[in-house]
Amino acid sequence: MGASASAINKDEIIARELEKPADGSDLTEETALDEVRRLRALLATYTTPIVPTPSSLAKTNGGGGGGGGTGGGPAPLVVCGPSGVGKGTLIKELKARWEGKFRFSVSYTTREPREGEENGVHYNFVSEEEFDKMLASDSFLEHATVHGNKYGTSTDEVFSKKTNSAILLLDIDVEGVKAIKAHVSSGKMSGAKFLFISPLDLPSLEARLRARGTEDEDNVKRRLGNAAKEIEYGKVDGNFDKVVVNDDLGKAKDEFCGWIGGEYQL
Ligand SMILES: Nc1ncnc2c1ncn2[C@@H]1O[C@H](COP(=O)(O)OP(=O)(O)OP(=O)(O)O)[C@@H](O)[C@H]1O
Repeated sequence: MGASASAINKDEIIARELEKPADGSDLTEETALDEVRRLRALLATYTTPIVPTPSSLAKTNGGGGGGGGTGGGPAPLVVCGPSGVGKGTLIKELKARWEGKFRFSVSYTTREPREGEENGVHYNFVSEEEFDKMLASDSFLEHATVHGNKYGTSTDEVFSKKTNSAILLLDIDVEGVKAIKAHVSSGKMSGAKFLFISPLDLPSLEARLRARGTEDEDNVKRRLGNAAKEIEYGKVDGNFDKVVVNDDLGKAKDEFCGWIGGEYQL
């Protein structure tokens, strides 16, 4: 923790955000001003601790450990949170506590592997061309472009018979969460449990991302710009069944594993 708010250039974040059309439509002066107001309000909260809304949390699944998932298996567990918040760290702990109980959905991505990442284990690393071919053949249940790279969850992976015994774990971004929710609403998937991991505040997320040492300066800034929007979505009542603030790692591990253990009766 401890990076100062000035470590992020607010004007740069606003300028970058304004390059993107609001709501997918062309940016007009009016929508641009709305966006500037929204971002100013967001950035004003930059150093404000992020408080989860525990009661909030509408059930988006049938509850309990059994049923509601893919092919009659347990409901998939969807874990979401900004880059660097500690998703991988907490998921590793979960797998260690309940060996063999979870099956990790290996996403496809066009990003370069980080040191130590294995193809087929951490991600399926594919070229832009391969990704686009999969997209064209409707192979993805959800996909998104995040931080300039494409990510997707293959439909086969989620609906595979193998998910019957193990709990399928999806580590996906906010756009992916929205897509999965749409599949649950439409009945394509019969249920999922949604968990959001939040940092205490943006400076501590920034410090963590920098300390990990995997991103260059541009990437750190891009990830922090996205994080503000993701956290905004994560805090909305009912968007997630559970929010875990990953500040003290030991406490976060216990809360993360404790909630999941309770939900799936492990
Ligand atoms: N509570 C914590 N306190 C301090 N450091 C932490 C904590 N949780 C995780 N970390 C460290 O923060 C860094 C980011 O964690 P991790 O790689 O698990 O994040 P992530 O959410 O999976 O990121 P990405 O989405 O970019 O893959 C790692 O170096 C990890 O060791």
